[in-house]
Amino acid sequence: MRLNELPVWQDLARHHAAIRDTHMRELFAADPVRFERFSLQLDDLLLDYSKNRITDETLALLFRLAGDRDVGGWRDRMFAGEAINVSEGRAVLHVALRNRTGRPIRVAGEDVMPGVQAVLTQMREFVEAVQTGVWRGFAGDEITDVVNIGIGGSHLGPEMVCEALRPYAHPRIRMHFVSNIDGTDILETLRQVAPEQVLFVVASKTFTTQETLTNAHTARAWLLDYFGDEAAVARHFVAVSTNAEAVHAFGIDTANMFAFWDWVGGRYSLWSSIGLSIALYLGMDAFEDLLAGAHRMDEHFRTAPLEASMPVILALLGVWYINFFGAETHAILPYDQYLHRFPAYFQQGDMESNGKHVDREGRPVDWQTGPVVWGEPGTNGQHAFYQLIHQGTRLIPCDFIAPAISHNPVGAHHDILLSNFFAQPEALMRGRTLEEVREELRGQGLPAEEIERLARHKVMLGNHPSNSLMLRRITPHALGMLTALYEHKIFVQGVIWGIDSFDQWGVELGKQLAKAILPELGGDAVVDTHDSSTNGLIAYYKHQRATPGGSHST
Ligand SMILES: O=P(O)(O)OC[C@H]1O[C@H](O)[C@H](O)[C@@H](O)[C@@H]1O
Repeated sequence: MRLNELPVWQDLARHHAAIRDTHMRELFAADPVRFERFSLQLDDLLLDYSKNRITDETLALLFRLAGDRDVGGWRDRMFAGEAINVSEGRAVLHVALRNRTGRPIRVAGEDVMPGVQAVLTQMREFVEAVQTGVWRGFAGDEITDVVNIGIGGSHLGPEMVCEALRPYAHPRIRMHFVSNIDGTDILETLRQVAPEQVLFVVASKTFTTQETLTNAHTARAWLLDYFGDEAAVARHFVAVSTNAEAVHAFGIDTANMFAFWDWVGGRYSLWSSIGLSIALYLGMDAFEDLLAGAHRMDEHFRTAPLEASMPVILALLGVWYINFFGAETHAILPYDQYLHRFPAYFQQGDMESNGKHVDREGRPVDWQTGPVVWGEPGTNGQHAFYQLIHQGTRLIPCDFIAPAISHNPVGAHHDILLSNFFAQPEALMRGRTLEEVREELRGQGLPAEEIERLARHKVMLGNHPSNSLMLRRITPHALGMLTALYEHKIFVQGVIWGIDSFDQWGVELGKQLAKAILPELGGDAVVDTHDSSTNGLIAYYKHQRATPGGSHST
């Protein structure tokens, strides 16, 4: 039966109509232990989901939905290495990369764990050689700068983790990321590094990605221009890929290649050798702690009943807002400067996974799928876009994330930060009634007509849902748990919606069209092979390019 034909779907729709107008203020007033009932702790990770527009009945229906969609079965099939990425016929096994138990995980009958372990050993040897200065550049210098050249999943994960765990960084190593095809990205980075001391990590699952290969070629030419000797490449370039042939063709010795496998999706690959940059920056022990944290969450997801499963609860709350309240977006708001790339990381993680318009069988879905994911660190966002969340016309579910202990305790900073982390969800939930506003303005001694003129602008309806996630501290282990939590949330939502969360065909058409356009950009011939808009834009480009000093006429 299709999702929206399920009786539980209809029951949820009826239940939504019944409680749509219930205010969370009332729910909190009626239940002094709402927090205890609607929060969950796993080791040091606390999830408070009590500030959601839910009752016991809501949760019971949502768990029934999860059961009817066979979330447990799909989860088990993922862990068992079945080809649940149906459109590509691939297993989905990022969980194997962080399987710290050594429990065999098989793909087509073959245990993948020995291969995973072998690459981890190869990574450790290399990372230790670089960090201790045994690995030297072509001129005999220690490596001081690592440049990760990769895009999408081969960029965002390593960057998010390196930024999040900067307090653990090796004192000698600086980390750089080059992703954009805009030449500015590579050139600005090359200006900051010395050829003798730089190590380029060319990270690409397919090793065919235009941006990455173009940036890598530019870096290679820059290095050769300096050393004038091809032999330098082997001391300054390593590759991370599933495609040994293409790595070889690029001119990188496959002895300097770190492998992974097609059952690792790009946006789930930071746990694989794509994490080499993470390990070079933070050390292999920290990288393995990160894996262990993710494994802790995997085990929770694999074994906890649905009703006590953090990823399942987050996923179902998302479904509740997206499919029944019509929420279009979801905000991720970390109250931690080091987590500043966490929203961008899960923008790819979520939107590339669940931005799908057909189900696994290729039939159009008649329900909304993945939300627009966005966010910035607090408190910056408070002074920028929170106004719309508080008083705009849209419902925007938010996840607030904060560590209890800062890596940089200085003065009152962390208490001030956390007072905001506590206050924003409270304000979103409570709001401020007309009567409360009037009273406040009366207290300020304003005249009656002034109070009436202002009061309605100051009313905040409240009833805006949020989750609060607290960690003790952002350690590699804790970050591993947190990241795996969101990954599994995305997985569960994909199962509920009946879509393939592990392909990304939607990115292909633009790539193909760019390939067709690139040769048309050579010379000054008029291009008329496209729609008038595309032709017009190309004409503008060619004209500007050909006009020294610019011109006002086209
Ligand atoms: O690692 P690569 O093969 O270079 O792929 C890099 C990225 O580009 C693709 O277009 C996909 O949209 C991403 O999922 C992928 O992570």
